[in-house]
Amino acid sequence: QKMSRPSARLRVIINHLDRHSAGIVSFLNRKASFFIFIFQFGRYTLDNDLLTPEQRLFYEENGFLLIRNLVSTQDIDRFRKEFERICRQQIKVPGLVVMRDVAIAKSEFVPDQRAVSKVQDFQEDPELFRYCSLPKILKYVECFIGPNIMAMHTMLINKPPDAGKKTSRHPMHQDLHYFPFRPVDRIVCAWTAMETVNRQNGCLVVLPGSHKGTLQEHDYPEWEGGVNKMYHGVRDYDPEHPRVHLEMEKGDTVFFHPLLIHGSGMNQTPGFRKAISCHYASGDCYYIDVKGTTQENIEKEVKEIVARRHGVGDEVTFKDTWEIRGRLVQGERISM
Ligand SMILES: CCCC(=O)SCCNC(=O)CCNC(=O)[C@H](O)C(C)(C)COP(=O)(O)OP(=O)(O)OC[C@H]1O[C@@H](n2cnc3c(N)ncnc32)[C@H](O)[C@@H]1OP(=O)(O)O
Ligand SMILES: Nc1ncnc2c1ncn2[C@@H]1O[C@H](COP(=O)(O)OP(=O)(O)OP(=O)(O)O)[C@@H](O)[C@H]1O
Ligand SMILES: O=C(O)CCC(=O)C(=O)O
Ligand SMILES: [Fe+2]
Ligand SMILES: [Mg+2]
Repeated sequence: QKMSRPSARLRVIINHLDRHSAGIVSFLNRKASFFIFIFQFGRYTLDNDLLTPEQRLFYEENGFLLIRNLVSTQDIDRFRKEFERICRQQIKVPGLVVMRDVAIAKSEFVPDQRAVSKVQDFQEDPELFRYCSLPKILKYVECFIGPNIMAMHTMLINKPPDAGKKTSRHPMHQDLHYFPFRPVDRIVCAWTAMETVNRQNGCLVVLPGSHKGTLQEHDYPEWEGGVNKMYHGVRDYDPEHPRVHLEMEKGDTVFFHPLLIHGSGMNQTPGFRKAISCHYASGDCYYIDVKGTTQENIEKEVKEIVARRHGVGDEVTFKDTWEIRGRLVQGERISM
């Protein structure tokens, strides 16, 4: 996979040194040696004119970058209206997966309640899919994965008020677990808060720097109150690892690496906590066979759901499910 050559990287660093010497000096003074700095610069980010050296270094070191106030209130209000039309079944979107919280889906007492905890795969809804093509978002995405951009996975998450069993939590996980494509550093998620998200309503929680590790084994957490379908978690992550709660305001957007360990807490408020997200991959990524890897368990579950929903058998592969959903949003679709 193309990465900037050391000489090119060095040139950029020198340019940046000229332009931003104050910032560079301040973080050089902090701790990292200059050589470590040069070595790591450019593994997770690409040369670009948008990110400041500080922002690049932050992503390199932490595996995420939070950009405040990126998506406009007008856009978010439109996404919200479209989501409500979907909930009210005023429109039907081909391929859309509508998910209810397990506490509601499995309850005998409220069979009629249709509270939607998430819609997934909205690539055929032009209004929601506008999110994935917003130039403001793509400009940042390009810094991480380059100019050929595929929108691979789309979600609008409507974390419900917890029904009392803590099922509104999302266990700590790495998104790469779900993806049979590589290379890992040419995948990035954009996640935008559609309203204030904080610890009360279940903001994202991340383990900074965990993107430098490898893909961990994932499975269902052993939670008494139950766990949502496909919400696998990392089996044992270091409980001593620092955790950061990403409290965000409407329109704030976090970009994060697919190996970053993250999750979200219980929603202890009466409101539905909304966020919209898209996972992007470079158009020159390639598919892998997950047979014999830790991803075999999710492949099996995905194939079972596809089989039940579409009445097909083994002829539809894990790769097919991604190839069908992926949409080019910029540049060229080369090998995806
Ligand atoms: C980077 C990516 C990270 C991630 O994507 S993490 C999360 C991944 N999650 C997903 O992909 C969402 C998957 N969900 C779905 O596909 C659907 O919601 C799901 C679970 C198949 C249910 O959809 P439908 O078939 O339309 O629903 P249904 O009411 O007919 O129920 C069928 C059976 O499923 C059960 N169910 C529904 N929602 C559930 C939930 N949230 N958790 C656990 N089980 C659930 C439901 O009880 C029913 O089971 P049974 O057949 O009665 O035993
Ligand atoms: N079927 C549904 N499942 C899940 N959430 C839904 C559904 N229909 C609407 N919502 C969302 O649930 C929340 C409460 O719905 P309600 O109809 O009370 O909206 P509202 O009162 O107009 O909005 P707000 O709660 O922001 O004042 C809203 O955030 C709405 O987007
Ligand atoms: O919005 C959230 O709670 C996090 C969702 C998430 O990480 C995911 O679906 O992969
Ligand atoms: Fe995730
Ligand atoms: Mg209301």
